[in-house]
Amino acid sequence: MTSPTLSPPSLTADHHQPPSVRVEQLSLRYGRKVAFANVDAQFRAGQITALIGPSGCGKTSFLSCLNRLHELTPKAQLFGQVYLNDCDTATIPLTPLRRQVGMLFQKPNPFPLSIYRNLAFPLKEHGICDRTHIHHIIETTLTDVGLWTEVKDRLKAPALSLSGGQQQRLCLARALALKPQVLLMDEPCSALDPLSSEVIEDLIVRLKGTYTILVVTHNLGQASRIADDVAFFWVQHDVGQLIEFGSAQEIFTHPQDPLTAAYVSGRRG
Ligand SMILES: Nc1ncnc2c1ncn2[C@@H]1O[C@H](COP(=O)(O)OP(=O)(O)OP(=O)(O)O)[C@@H](O)[C@H]1O
Repeated sequence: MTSPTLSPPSLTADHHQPPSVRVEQLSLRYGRKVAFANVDAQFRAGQITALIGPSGCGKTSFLSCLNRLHELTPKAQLFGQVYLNDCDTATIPLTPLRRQVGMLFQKPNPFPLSIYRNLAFPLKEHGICDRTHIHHIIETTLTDVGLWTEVKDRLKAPALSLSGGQQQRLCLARALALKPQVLLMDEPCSALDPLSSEVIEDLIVRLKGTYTILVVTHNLGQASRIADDVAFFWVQHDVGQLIEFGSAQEIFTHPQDPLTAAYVSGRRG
């Protein structure tokens, strides 16, 4: 019996236990604009947390603070602390931090290079230069995202010649190749057709346990299908706020805050 394309054999990283992610009194401003303020939360190790809420409530900005991607925006100012387990991320040099905390964006963003070099390039940047080792990682991660059989005969083809869904799986493989412990995903399915979206969603669920995953999604159905925990953001007085945090079960069936109840029932937002 042949194994289905979407039964990846490993999806394992070289670490035993991914860290929890904790933020304390976290706020971000862009000049005078406060994107979100005073967020306290703990994202459980190895679990999937969905970040939900209406447009502009600070979800993407929040995600960007966790691997200090916000530092690429010159006027962004961060207040408060982010911890991986008990390690303050402000004390971790950027290169190892970004290696430890990988990111997948809304729109697939492969480099304008071959499929092979999309994975080989970041590995070399992070000091992995042995060709056999690189090839092994590439084959393993492409297998893990169900792409190896589709591309193994065209590894030198441009990554941009792949379909949108394949490009997103390549980007996920690129993130996994660096053996992160935390994965941040910003609406990873929203630019994809329903079938490709289902493939990515399925992969996210398979990554659970091995990685601590935070995923921004506007798709409440998706959040309820894949998330263990849910963080609900809302804009109050023009500032993003974390209104409620709880298990997906609690948030979708017994939300405590009337705003959460209105949002998850589709009455607001
Ligand atoms: N570089 C920036 N400079 C100034 N303001 C910004 C910048 N990036 C985001 N903002 C503002 O910060 C607030 C939060 O934006 P953010 O993109 O984080 O929200 P979001 O919840 O992810 O929205 P969406 O769901 O539409 O992606 C918004 O008011 C936005 O206009």
